[in-house]
Parts: sequence; structure tokens; C-alpha cells
Amino acid sequence: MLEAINLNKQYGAFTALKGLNLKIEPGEVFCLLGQNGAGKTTTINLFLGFLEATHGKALINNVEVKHNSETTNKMIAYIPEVVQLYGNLSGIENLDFFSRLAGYAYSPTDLGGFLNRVGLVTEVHSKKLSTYSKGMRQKVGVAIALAKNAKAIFMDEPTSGLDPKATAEFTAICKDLAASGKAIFMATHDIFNAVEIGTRIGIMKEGELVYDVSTTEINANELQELYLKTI
Ligand SMILES: Nc1ncnc2c1ncn2[C@@H]1O[C@H](COP(=O)(O)OP(=O)(O)OP(=O)(O)O)[C@@H](O)[C@H]1O
Repeated sequence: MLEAINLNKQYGAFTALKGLNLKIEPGEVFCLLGQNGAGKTTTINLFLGFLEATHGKALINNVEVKHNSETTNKMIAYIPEVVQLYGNLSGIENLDFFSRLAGYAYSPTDLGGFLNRVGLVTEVHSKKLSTYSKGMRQKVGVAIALAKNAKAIFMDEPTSGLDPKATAEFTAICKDLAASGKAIFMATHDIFNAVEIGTRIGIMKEGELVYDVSTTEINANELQELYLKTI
């Protein structure tokens, strides 16, 4: 579903991403760890078409992002650390608005169904977004991804600043998304959550993917040790 082939990004003389090769299949949750400045967001931005590769390719469902981002963006969704929504609209109005932007017009029942599926109870659907917690906003972001029928979802530090309950809820939602066949690419600093949520863990250092391990092969303590030894 997601593929990087010798993907490289330079800013002038500085190489932020050095020849990334990676494949992420439907149902996989790839969690990318790495210090500040390692190249995680650069990688995501190349897949989102926000940045253009210097060399190499980013592919979504075998379509190269460069020159085709209008097509590839229809197949993906993006959940940043803080999901940008309209504070003066309700949860269901935001979902309706962003679904329509993506070309989908749903009935109120269907919209409510997406919000329910991500754990937002019916009573809050009509409340203004400005009253939502960070965790609730993240859930609306996931509901938009579902409504868009995204095949792959990119997340940049989605659990940063969430309390343990909201993190656990978000983790369960991600597992549900993966079980339904979505491919998830998540940049995170949370080693313990990465092991809990991920099927694979990558460690990036100075623009290079130096480890790519299955979570069946490593536990949280081993990963923490590996991470600290690597960076
Ligand atoms: N527009 C730019 N011009 C020059 N250098 C840039 C630019 N954007 C990013 N960089 C550099 O590229 C490197 C990778 O940045 P990136 O944002 O991908 O890191 P990151 O792993 O996501 O870090 P963080 O965990 O802090 O979000 C950093 O050294 C950063 O300073």
C-alpha cells in the first residue's frame, strides 16, 4: 500500500532523508521512532505530497506521489498532533464539511455512525468543536479518515499530550483501523505505545532507517534499550 524506493530529500547541501526503502502493507501499523530532526516528518510530508523528493519515489497503492498528489491524496488521510478543525462547528458538522471536501455526501445517520465507531457518543456529536478535548479532536480526525475511505493513514505524534485513558482509546481505534485493512504510518516518540500499537517499528537516525523490526520480535524494554543504543 505504501512504498518508498530510495527516497531522498535534500535541503540545499543538507540531506534530511537518505535513500529510504520501505514497504507497508494493508493491516500493518508501522511506528517510526527517532530523535528530533531524524527525518520522520520529512518522510510523512513526502508521502503527503507536501514536499517533493530530491531523488527516489514515494508510492501510494503503486501510484507515485510526485506529479500525482491529487490522486494519491484521495487514498490517504493525515492526522497531525493537533487535528485542525472548525471550532465554531459541531463534531458532526466538521465531519460533514471535510467529507464533502473529499467528495462524499453522507446522511446524518451515516455521519453519526462514523463518530460512534471512533468512540464519540451521540450526545457530543452536536457540540461545538471548541468544547472538545484533544483526544476527542483526534477521534474526529479518525472519523474523517473513515468517511474519506482512506486506504492509508499517516499520523504524526498522535498521542502526544493525550492522557493515559485517551491514549488507550486511541490505541484501540488504531488497532481497529488496521484490522479493517488500513495501512498506518505513525511517527512517534512513545516507545511503549509504539510496541503496543505497532506491528512493526522503525528507528530513524540522521535521515537513515537503521532498524525495522516486527513487534513480535521485540518487547518494550528491549526496544527502549535498542533505541537508546542506536540514537
Ligand atoms: N525547510 C527546511 N529547510 C531546511 N532544513 C529542514 C527543513 N525542514 C526540515 N529540515 C531539517 O531536516 C531534518 C529532519 O526534520 P524532520 O522535521 O523530518 O525531523 P523529525 O524526525 O520529524 O523531528 P521531530 O521529532 O522534532 O518532529 C532536521 O534536521 C530539520 O532541521
